[in-house]
Amino acid sequence: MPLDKTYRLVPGTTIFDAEQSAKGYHLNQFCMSLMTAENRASYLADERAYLDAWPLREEQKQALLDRDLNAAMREGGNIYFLAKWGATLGLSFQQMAGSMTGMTEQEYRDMMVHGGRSVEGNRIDHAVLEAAHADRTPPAEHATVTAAVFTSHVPAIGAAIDHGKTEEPYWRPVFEGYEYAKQWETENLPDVVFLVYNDHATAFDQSIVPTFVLGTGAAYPAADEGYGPRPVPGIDGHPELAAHIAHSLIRDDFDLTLVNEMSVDHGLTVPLSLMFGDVQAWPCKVIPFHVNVVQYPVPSGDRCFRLGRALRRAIESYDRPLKVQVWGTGGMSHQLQGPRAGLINRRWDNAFLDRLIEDPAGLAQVPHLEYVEEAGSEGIELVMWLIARGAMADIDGSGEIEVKHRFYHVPASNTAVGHLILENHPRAETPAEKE
Ligand SMILES: O=C(O)c1ccc(O)c(O)c1
Repeated sequence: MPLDKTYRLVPGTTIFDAEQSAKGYHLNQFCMSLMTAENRASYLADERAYLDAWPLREEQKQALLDRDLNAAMREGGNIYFLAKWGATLGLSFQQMAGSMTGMTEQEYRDMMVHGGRSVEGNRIDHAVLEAAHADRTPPAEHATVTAAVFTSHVPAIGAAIDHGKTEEPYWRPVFEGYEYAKQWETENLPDVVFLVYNDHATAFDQSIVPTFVLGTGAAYPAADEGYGPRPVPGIDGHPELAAHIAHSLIRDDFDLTLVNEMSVDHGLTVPLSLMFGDVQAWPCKVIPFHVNVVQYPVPSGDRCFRLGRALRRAIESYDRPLKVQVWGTGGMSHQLQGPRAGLINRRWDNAFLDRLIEDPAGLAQVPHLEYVEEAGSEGIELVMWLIARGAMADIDGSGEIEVKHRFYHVPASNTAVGHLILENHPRAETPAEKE
């Protein structure tokens, strides 16, 4: 058992973590469907038929048909979701909780009236806990961060690809800057890309404004941003690695929003097209990571940089030999609004690239105001590049980086295009250490 999941040793208790959540996703979503009177009526009219319309495992369906909440919890159900199902059957929380204890309803009620279950005799077996603490052997194999890729994600670039304009004089110099990248990717194909981007009022509108969103789902369709969805392949996620990263980052005090279902906009699909070209299927899995840079306050460069460091530890503690690239996208200088629209600052952008390579910790101290003043209101997207940079081996001293490619061009639509590939060359085969 991983040391940081010792909560599994608490007897008679199922902790609902990202792993359980993935296991019980459809079961819990089925429960949510019972929040309308109409659906409750059709469930009660024919439970089996209603359950069969959901992509549930047979064990999950049987648990509900047997009214066996312990089995439903083992199958990934969570009590607050299952309570919607219980309410549909007319059960109270007390009846539901009692049904899991092996007691009759009356016995359970009497126990509660007499002060509830005692913690005595219901604690962790401390010999087992100590054995878990003593066993600190690092995993025999682990995932590695092989490289960081940085690129703008201008939607007009996607439109130029989709409408066959890449050879036009306006676009040719932009796409030439990515020829190296496509070749490099064929030679250095990762298993997973952890893709840092910002959603542009697509999956997240003003009803919810999360700062950091980690995609823990299995698949993400390309969004319709008003011009129809881009004709690109669907994106496959990596739920297991994403769940591990969620666990590690939240334990490192980065409060993430976990999203299992969302569409992804140009912020994510344009970098994929630039790096992999016009393909029938993306050649690897993608874990989307959205950063709010639309509504202030947005996270600081320093917070992003520290998140990148924590991300590296998270990836390198995953016990499968996966090659993972971390991509930072958005930028470079651009302003899409107001009388200052069209602002481009070549000097500042190139100094940003220099410092990103040579002095990322110093660059992380640059305040928001400087991004907005020097790189335009949408230039703030560049804070996201610091997440990818923070995940590199030179930051924690475990290795070195190599600049494989650097490119800068003005303009693509309203934007300065920047692109950088940094390879990771760790010194040892051991995972990145916890600080
Ligand atoms: O330059 C542009 O047209 C443009 C539009 C939308 C974006 O999100 C962006 O980064 C650039």
